[in-house]
Amino acid sequence: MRPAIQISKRGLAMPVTSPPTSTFNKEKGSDGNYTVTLIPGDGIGPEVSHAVKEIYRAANVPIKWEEVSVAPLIKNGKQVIPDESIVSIKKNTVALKGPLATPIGKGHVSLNLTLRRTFNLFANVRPCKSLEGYKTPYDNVDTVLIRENTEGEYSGIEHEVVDGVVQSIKLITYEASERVARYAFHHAKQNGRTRVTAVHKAPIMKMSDGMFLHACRQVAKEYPEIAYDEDLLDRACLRIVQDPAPYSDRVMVMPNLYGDILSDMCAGLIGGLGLTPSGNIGKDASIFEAVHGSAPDIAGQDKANPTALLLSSIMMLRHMSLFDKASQIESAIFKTIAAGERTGDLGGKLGTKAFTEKIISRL
Ligand SMILES: NC(=O)C1=CN([C@@H]2O[C@H](COP(=O)(O)OP(=O)(O)OC[C@H]3O[C@@H](n4cnc5c(N)ncnc54)[C@H](O)[C@@H]3O)[C@@H](O)[C@H]2O)C=CC1
Ligand SMILES: O=C(O)CCC(=O)C(=O)O
Repeated sequence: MRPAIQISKRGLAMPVTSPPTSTFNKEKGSDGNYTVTLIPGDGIGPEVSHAVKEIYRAANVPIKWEEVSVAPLIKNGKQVIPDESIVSIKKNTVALKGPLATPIGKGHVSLNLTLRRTFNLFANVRPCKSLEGYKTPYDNVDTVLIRENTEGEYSGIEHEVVDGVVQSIKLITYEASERVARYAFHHAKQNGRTRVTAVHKAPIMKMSDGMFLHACRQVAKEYPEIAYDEDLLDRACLRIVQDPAPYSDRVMVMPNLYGDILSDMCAGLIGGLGLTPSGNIGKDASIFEAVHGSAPDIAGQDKANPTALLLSSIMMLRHMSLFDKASQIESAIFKTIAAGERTGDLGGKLGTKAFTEKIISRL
């Protein structure tokens, strides 16, 4: 099928980028630990970050946390992230981040998006798998969603054309589309998934999503062993909630906003945002964070489920090749939940601290 639009010559002539794998090749420090940047974040962020620190201490994970804040500062009249945090992430190349709140309709720009753009974290990997021992109407969810993470609807280019008329630009480049598509195929291959599905709304957004699809189709030719297909975003939502099972063989790749929404929807199928992790992957740095936000409605009340940030940190441990520690902690979390020892979001009675203690007792 031909792309819905004519791709510019420059787009087609764009050189194929090298496989966009992010490598972690840091040495341990003289104390035997890796240094990892920790951004505790806002709202429930400090509570769930504390749970990770406690569990890591108990499991003797060889990580020393370098804790930094990304609260914005004014520099030359512009809001910027403090240099200290940028330097720390650049140096350590891995960070674990709690959620950062963004004011609605005014105030500072999203610091989450700023970090993703600053470090060119081009792929946001969001796995979502049913937990054994925690029953929901769906016990067969096993999706992996890869979201373009630097542009699209989240480019932050907005202006008022005339009074009462505003424009938000959905910026899609061939380069970023091709890069995330290649990462999706690479991820599928590495993780035994046999299909990549590009999720889009190209009948409507013919040029932007059309080019995204074109990039996916081009990259698909480099991976003949991986099947490739395409699905409309709305149809994909419908199919996943009707029967998520067919999605367990594949990776879904999509523009930024679609990935944001679809990953929350998938989280809902397995028990909510307290459970789903993510990794923001770049070439020179990667930042791991939960899919959820700062949950101001439960902040400071010992109600937050730390599982999502813990599972994000487990993605981080595997990224750092600390496989044994990853499996040890993951197994303790899953056993705790399966034993019915759960936080309130999963219908349990435990607070964040008591749940953390239960996990520690199973390490
Ligand atoms: N990556 C990030 O740092 C993200 C930040 N945000 C920001 O977070 C703030 C709050 O956003 P909301 O729309 O309220 O979304 P949210 O994800 O913070 O909360 C949505 C619902 O899920 C619940 N929830 C979330 N995480 C939970 C956990 N770990 N345990 C138990 N329940 C949990 C909350 O209590 C709330 O009812 C906003 O300022 C938003 O911009 C939102 C999404 C991602
Ligand atoms: O930056 C924010 O406040 C929200 C970001 C978000 O929902 C996400 O992209 O994960």
